[in-house]
Amino acid sequence: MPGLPSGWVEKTSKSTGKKYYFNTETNESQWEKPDNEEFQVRASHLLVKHKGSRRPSSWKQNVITRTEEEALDIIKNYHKQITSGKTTLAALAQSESDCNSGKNGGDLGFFGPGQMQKSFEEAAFALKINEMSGPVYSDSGIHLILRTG
Ligand SMILES: O=C(N[C@H](Cc1nc2ccccc2[nH]1)C(=O)O)c1cc2ccccc2s1
Repeated sequence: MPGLPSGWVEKTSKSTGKKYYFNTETNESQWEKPDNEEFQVRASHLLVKHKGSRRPSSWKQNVITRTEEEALDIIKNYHKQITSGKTTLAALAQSESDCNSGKNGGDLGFFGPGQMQKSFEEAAFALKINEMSGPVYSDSGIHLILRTG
């Protein structure tokens, strides 16, 4: 079963017709899909929102009015500052990210498929550990993503 840890299978309850999960090795069963560490990544990100963002507001700016082009120019500048070694994604996220995760250096913790917006998830899962993405677009704005785990 894609995305299920080994030993787990998906079943349908005869009485309720609901899906549940059964571990053929331990005989345990549970309603929620078992988390699959190997299908999880840990990442930090730096977000620059723009006026078309899903929530064009952040701790930094009550109403975000920059255009998407302006946001891309800003993100490209941050990318250069990080790849040149002048600063780190964590440091820039702390002072510049339009996401509250910036307070924590942009760390989002571990996440698996289906937890983040699709474009963000696909970009994060395509990265090697310690690799940083280029500009990634989501409904929230434009991100730089650093995979950390
Ligand atoms: O969705 C969030 N914040 C949104 C911006 C945003 N949109 C995202 C889309 C994908 C990944 C992270 C993202 N952060 C907002 O403030 O409008 C999150 C904030 C935090 C804070 C701590 C840990 C996780 C998260 S996820």
